[in-house]
Amino acid sequence: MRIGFCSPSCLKSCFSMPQPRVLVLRAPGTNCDVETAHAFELAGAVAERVHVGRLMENAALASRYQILCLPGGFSYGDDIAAGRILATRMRRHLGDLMHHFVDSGDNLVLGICNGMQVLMRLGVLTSGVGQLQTAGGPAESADDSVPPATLTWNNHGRFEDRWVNLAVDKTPCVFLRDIEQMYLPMAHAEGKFIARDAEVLEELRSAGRLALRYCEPSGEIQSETLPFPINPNGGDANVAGVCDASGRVFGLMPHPERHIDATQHPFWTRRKEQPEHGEGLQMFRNAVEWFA
Ligand SMILES: NC(=O)CC[C@H](N)C(=O)O
Repeated sequence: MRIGFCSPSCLKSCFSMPQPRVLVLRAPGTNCDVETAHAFELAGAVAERVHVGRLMENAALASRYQILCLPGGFSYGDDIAAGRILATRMRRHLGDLMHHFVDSGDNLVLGICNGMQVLMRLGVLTSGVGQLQTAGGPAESADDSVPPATLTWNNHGRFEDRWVNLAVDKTPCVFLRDIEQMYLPMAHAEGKFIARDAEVLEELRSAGRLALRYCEPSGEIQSETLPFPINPNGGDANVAGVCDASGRVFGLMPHPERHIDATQHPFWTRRKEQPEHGEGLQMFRNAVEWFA
């Protein structure tokens, strides 16, 4: 527990709540692991940064943790496609680890930016959608070669790094409880969410799994794909974050760990009243409170 930077209310929550343990997974090219671990600690968790190589040597390490977090960065240099190599290594070598976090009824998984890209490539954010019901038989994938949804290059083909407005839909997502809107930084090149077809999009939407969406500063979302720069990448339905059916597994492209302190807000010196914390901190608190 890091108490050096805590406010009185934060200290109170640190001492009164059980402290979940967070595994912040590092890989070559990860660059947001320190800030992400700090955000979890500020929210009252115990966070440890663990290299993927250490887990491949000893996958049983996972049983020490209740939350898996894949932080942002450029894992394996974004080679082939962002998140592809880390996802492939995890699928090949860390099946039990994913089972421990995704399939247990209590544990949580959070993927931030590059972490969301990994979760999308693993298929855990779109699991259960895009299935065909065969007569009398089990559900089959409509087309195994095409995933239900993916993240691809921003419409303008460049890395985009700035702040965005986000609105929370009615959703089972544990991390977004009691949050309606957030103002967070984004920083990605491959963040455009596209669904395979309209049915997949509708299936995700009706289950509340398109949990976080780019919106206008007022919080409104007036069209299916808002124009640039409101929607920074041109993704379907303005999607910025997706959760699984249980709400315990969540991936988002913006960076909540970069707005945990009020002074990280770009206009903080011009505000009349300072909020106690940045708008991203509640996501980490919600994760800690899940275990209370
Ligand atoms: N901030 C990040 O995690 C970057 C994600 C990824 N490397 C991209 O550019 O799309």
